[in-house]
Amino acid sequence: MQTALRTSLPETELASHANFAPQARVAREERPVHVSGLPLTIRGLRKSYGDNEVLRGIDLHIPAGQFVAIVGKSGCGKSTLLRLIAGLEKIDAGSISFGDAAVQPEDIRVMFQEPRLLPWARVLSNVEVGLGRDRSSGDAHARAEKTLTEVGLTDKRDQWPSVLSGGQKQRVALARALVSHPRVLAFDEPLGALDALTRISMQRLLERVWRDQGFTAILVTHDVAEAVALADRVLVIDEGRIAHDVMVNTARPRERGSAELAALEGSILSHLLSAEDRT
Ligand SMILES: Nc1ncnc2c1ncn2[C@@H]1O[C@H](COP(=O)(O)OP(=O)(O)OP(=O)(O)O)[C@@H](O)[C@H]1O
Repeated sequence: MQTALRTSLPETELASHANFAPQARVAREERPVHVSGLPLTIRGLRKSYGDNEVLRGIDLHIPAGQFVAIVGKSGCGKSTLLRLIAGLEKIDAGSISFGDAAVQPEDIRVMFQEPRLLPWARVLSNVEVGLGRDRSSGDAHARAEKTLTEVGLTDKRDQWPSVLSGGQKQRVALARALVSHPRVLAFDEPLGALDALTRISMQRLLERVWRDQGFTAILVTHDVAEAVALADRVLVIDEGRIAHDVMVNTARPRERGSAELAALEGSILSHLLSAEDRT
């Protein structure tokens, strides 16, 4: 008997990706119950810096609420792609669209490797910064406090950033990104500077908030094990294009280090190494 799919993803969204085969439907039980994310469609995207042609024609559709990881060798253009999606840089050619919705600045948020907290503002105020235009609204404090609770940092609300650990600073940065309830959350190697244990605990937190809030998640990472542990789908960028588009159909919660994930990780790593060998 097939297990019912616990998701509000429209059937058309599910069907629009060839890899959403029946076994993928079973595997996606732990997906967000309420999908708030925006779909993302990229066509013919190109970006150069001077003579350096970084992105040479990216074509991609990400259904609403999907968790996508982007991997590739250093300098292949992962962060560039993320910055273009987030509207932080101008595209040279092609298009990026988010379905039919009129996108507001608060709908798309980015979390970086460095927490980028304001040192002169206490933790709660740092989270409120993420509210953007709504920062002066009457419920700003309450929203920031609720988000701090979601990331497990309620007791740090009145602290200065300087007294927090690296992992706690990243939790504040995550709360700042989440507080406006973004519909697309882009992560640029957010856990890269953390020790192994903190990293695993942050990975679990990222997966939980994604499942609870249902945003579309785009994670740039160097860590292929992290990519297959968290994502529904892993994209490998090489020579300015998407060279591989791999679905991770393993059920959630995922058992890190399982034979299934290790095999997938090995196959993605071999793609990356063959790209490295060509340089
Ligand atoms: N603002 C910029 N001006 C000039 N060149 C840039 C700029 N931003 C990125 N580049 C170049 O574009 C290429 C892609 O950079 P990008 O940071 O996107 O790569 P990446 O895949 O994220 O790398 P890494 O994994 O090392 O972080 C690199 O050659 C980089 O030097």
